[in-house]
Amino acid sequence: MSKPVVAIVYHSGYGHTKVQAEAVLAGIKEVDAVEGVLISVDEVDSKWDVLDGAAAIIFGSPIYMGNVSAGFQGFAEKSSKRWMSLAWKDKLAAGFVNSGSQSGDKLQGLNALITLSQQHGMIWVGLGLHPGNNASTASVNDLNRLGGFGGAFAQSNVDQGADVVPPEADRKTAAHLGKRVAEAAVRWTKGA
Ligand SMILES: Cc1cc2nc3c(=O)[nH]c(=O)nc-3n(C[C@H](O)[C@H](O)[C@H](O)COP(=O)(O)O)c2cc1C
Repeated sequence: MSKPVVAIVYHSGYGHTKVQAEAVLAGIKEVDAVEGVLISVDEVDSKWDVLDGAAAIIFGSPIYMGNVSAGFQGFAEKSSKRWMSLAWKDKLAAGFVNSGSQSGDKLQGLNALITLSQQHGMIWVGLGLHPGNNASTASVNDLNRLGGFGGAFAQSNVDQGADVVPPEADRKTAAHLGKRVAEAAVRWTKGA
């Protein structure tokens, strides 16, 4: 029997969210019982069958003008064909966003991802971590340093390339989300 697929669909204009997506994939790959697949929105037209067959889909976008990017939203609109027949109903879903500012209105973008999943009738999996970096003894190197609950947050300084940012703490937070969704997918598909 083939392994359940955990797919990531992401947009990245300048590579930073791609790095975050790759970190999510690394977390998925820690779970042998699933197969992780990374899909850029730029190639999604040849990958709908992968998404249709996936047990879980993790959505990822940079924050552009306080919301998901047009590139991501283009994918979301194309997915309306799946919405017509509720083809993704009861798949697991999760999400991650990346912005230049510490806040950058990331939650607005994450809420767009959550709403997309709920329009499709999917089951949202949050981050499942306490916030880091919120006490005098805490550090910017903490896991979940940006304190997200609904998904994985990352922040990439706007004057640095994707080889440097988002920083390690955010990559580890992204990997945590990938692993969590992969483990949930194993439980969710047991006996299915
Ligand atoms: C058109 C545009 C709009 C942006 N709007 C925001 C914003 O509203 N908030 C923010 O914090 N960063 C904003 N940024 C910065 C990006 O979120 C940041 O550079 C991010 O790392 C880009 O990810 P990418 O390289 O995957 O495209 C914006 C960048 C662009 C190009």
